[in-house]
Amino acid sequence: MEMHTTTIQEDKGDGIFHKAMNSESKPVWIPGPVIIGAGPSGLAVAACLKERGVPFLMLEKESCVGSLWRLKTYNRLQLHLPKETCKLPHMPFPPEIPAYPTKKQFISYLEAYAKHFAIEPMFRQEVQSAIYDARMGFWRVQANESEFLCRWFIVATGENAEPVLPDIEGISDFKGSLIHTSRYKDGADFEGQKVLVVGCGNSGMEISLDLCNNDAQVSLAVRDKLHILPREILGRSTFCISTWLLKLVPSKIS
Ligand SMILES: NC(=O)C1=CN([C@@H]2O[C@H](COP(=O)(O)OP(=O)(O)OC[C@H]3O[C@@H](n4cnc5c(N)ncnc54)[C@H](OP(=O)(O)O)[C@@H]3O)[C@@H](O)[C@H]2O)C=CC1
Ligand SMILES: O=C(O)C(=O)Cc1c[nH]c2ccccc12
Repeated sequence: MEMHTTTIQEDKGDGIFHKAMNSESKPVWIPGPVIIGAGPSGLAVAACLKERGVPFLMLEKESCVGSLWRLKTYNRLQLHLPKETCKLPHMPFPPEIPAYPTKKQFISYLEAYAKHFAIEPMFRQEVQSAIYDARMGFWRVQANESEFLCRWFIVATGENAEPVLPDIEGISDFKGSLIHTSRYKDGADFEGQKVLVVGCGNSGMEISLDLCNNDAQVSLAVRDKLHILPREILGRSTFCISTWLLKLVPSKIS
C-alpha cells in the first residue's frame, strides 16, 4: 500500500504539528507518541517526554487543560489527599498552596504545569478511532477531520470521564429531577428541597454535606457496609498512614 504522509521531525513548541494538520488532509506522521487527554495524567506524561526531548502530539476534546476538573466537578471539591501525594512529576505545588488543595487551586496548578513545560495540546480534537496497523507497525488515529500516524498511543482520558448511572428499576417513572454527580455544582440550587443521594463514596458523602449545609432535606442510600475514616489521624494523613502500613504488613491485616 502506498501512503502519502506529512512528516514533521520535531514540534519545538511552535505548534508545527497543528499547522501541518491544517494545511492538508493527508495523514500526519508524528515521530513520537500521540496522547489523548490534557488532564493530570496526560500532562504528567507530556512533561516527562519534554524532559527527555521526545516529541509528541496531545489531543484534547475540550478547549482547556484539566477539563474534567473544570467542567464536571462540584464547587466545594477539595482534595483529601495531601498535596505531596497529588503532585505531578518534576513540579511540586507552590508552598503557599495549603496541604489539601481546593478545586480552583488544583486547576491553577495544572495550568501552571502545562505552561512551565510548554505543553500545547490541540484542543477541540475528539478521537473517534485508533486502529493499530500490525503490518505497518503503527497506530492510525482519527480525530475530527485529521488522521495521525504514530508508533505509540497513550490514552489518558480520565478514570471518571464517563458518567455511570445504575439501572434502577422504575427510575424512568420518577417525576423529580435526576442528575449524575458530574452535573452537580452547588447545594444552594437545592435549598429546602428533598434530595436522595445514591452512593456513599467521596462524591456521595461530600454532596450530602454540601446539601445539608444549604438547608436541603437529605437522605443517603448506602447499599453495603463501609468504612469511614477521618482525613487525618493524630495529625498525619490517613492515606499516608495506610500506604505506609501496606508496605509493612500484609494487606489483609492493614
Ligand atoms: N474530595 C475528593 O478528593 C474527591 C475525590 N473523589 C474521587 O473520585 C473517584 C470517584 O468517586 P465517587 O464518585 O464517590 O465514586 P465511587 O466509585 O468511589 O463510589 C460510588 C459509591 O456508589 C455506590 N453505589 C453504586 N451503585 C449503587 C447503587 N445502585 N445503589 C447504592 N449505592 C451504589 C458504590 O457502592 P459499592 O461500594 O457497594 O459499589 C460506592 O460506594 C474516587 O477515586 C474518589 O476518591 C470523588 C469526590 C471527591
Ligand atoms: O483526595 C482524594 O480524596 C481523592 O480521592 C483524590 C482523587 C483520586 N482520584 C480522583 C478523581 C477525581 C478527584 C479526586 C481524585
